[in-house]
Amino acid sequence: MLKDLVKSEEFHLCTYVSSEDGKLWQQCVWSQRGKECTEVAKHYITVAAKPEYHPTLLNIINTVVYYSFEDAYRVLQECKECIPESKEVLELADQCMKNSTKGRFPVIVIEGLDATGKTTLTQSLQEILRGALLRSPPGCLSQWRARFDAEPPLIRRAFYALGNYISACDIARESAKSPVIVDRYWHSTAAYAIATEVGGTLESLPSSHSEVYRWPRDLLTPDLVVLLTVRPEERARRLLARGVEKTREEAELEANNLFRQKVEEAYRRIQDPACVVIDASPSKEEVLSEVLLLIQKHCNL
Ligand SMILES: Nc1ncnc2c1ncn2[C@@H]1O[C@H](COP(=O)(O)OP(=O)(O)O)[C@@H](O)[C@H]1O
Ligand SMILES: Nc1ccn([C@H]2C[C@H](O)[C@@H](COP(=O)(O)OP(=O)(O)O)O2)c(=O)n1
Repeated sequence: MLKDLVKSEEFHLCTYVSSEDGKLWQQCVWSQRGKECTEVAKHYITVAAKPEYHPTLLNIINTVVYYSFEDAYRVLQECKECIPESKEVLELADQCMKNSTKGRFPVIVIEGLDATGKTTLTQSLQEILRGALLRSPPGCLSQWRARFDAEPPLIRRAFYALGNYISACDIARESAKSPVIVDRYWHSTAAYAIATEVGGTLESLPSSHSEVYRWPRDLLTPDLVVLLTVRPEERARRLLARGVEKTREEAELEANNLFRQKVEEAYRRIQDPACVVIDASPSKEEVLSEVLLLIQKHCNL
């Protein structure tokens, strides 16, 4: 490669000289043209303070985590030509009222990794509280989920973000009539997106107070978010007992314990509303009564 460079008519070369204490470096930029080599610039280089934001943060805000209806909507709008299904998702989004207002009944969101017991718990809660059971993404988007799952994160996550706004309309409507239980919502959308985007270990996650964990201002806020956590061995046992085909992401989650930890840690860091963490490893009955106590405490039920 160097040989090719030397053969080319003109190229630039940099040389570096360090100060005695190693804190300052002098960079000389040379230009070689034919046989002539001249110094064209001189710079001083020093160690800069650690940037306020980790570089990965710039790859998260509004590229995989969206903080407003408009931002997610715009992404799918730009995909209309190459992904025709976007039009149908946008039409559904158009029908939903923005800034849906919650009714007088409590809205309780249940979050957690796959096989932590969300389906089991949400069904029991629906029966006991005589509430409505909703999920995000809502059923009306199921037919396009696989299509968007195959797209790059920018598009895939915008689909899930819009799904939350569409669910929010149903939540608003139902919470005027009865308590509402929601299986996954914005915590899932943000936590999976952040954990996928951030490479490395748990330490690479944006710090706890980072703005990536903030709740979108225009999205209906639930009264209570419960995060179900299960010991890895118990979760593996449940997945196996269930015997269903694992999604690609779930297979990845199992293979990649670190990714699983990052998703869970991102869940815990999301604020306003933060989630209340429950150990869901005990029996179904024990988990249910613990969550019912929480609901009584937080939602005056
Ligand atoms: N508390 C529990 N103790 C033991 N097994 C459970 C418990 N909660 C759920 N399960 C079982 O674990 C499996 C996964 O539960 P499920 O509710 O489908 O989880 P998710 O909806 O989070 O994927 C199911 O077979 C379910 O019967
Ligand atoms: N509200 C939601 C729900 C799911 N997601 C994304 C996050 C993950 O990529 C997957 C997890 O979905 P998965 O199929 O494992 O979940 P269920 O078993 O359907 O509950 O979906 C989301 O971004 N927002």
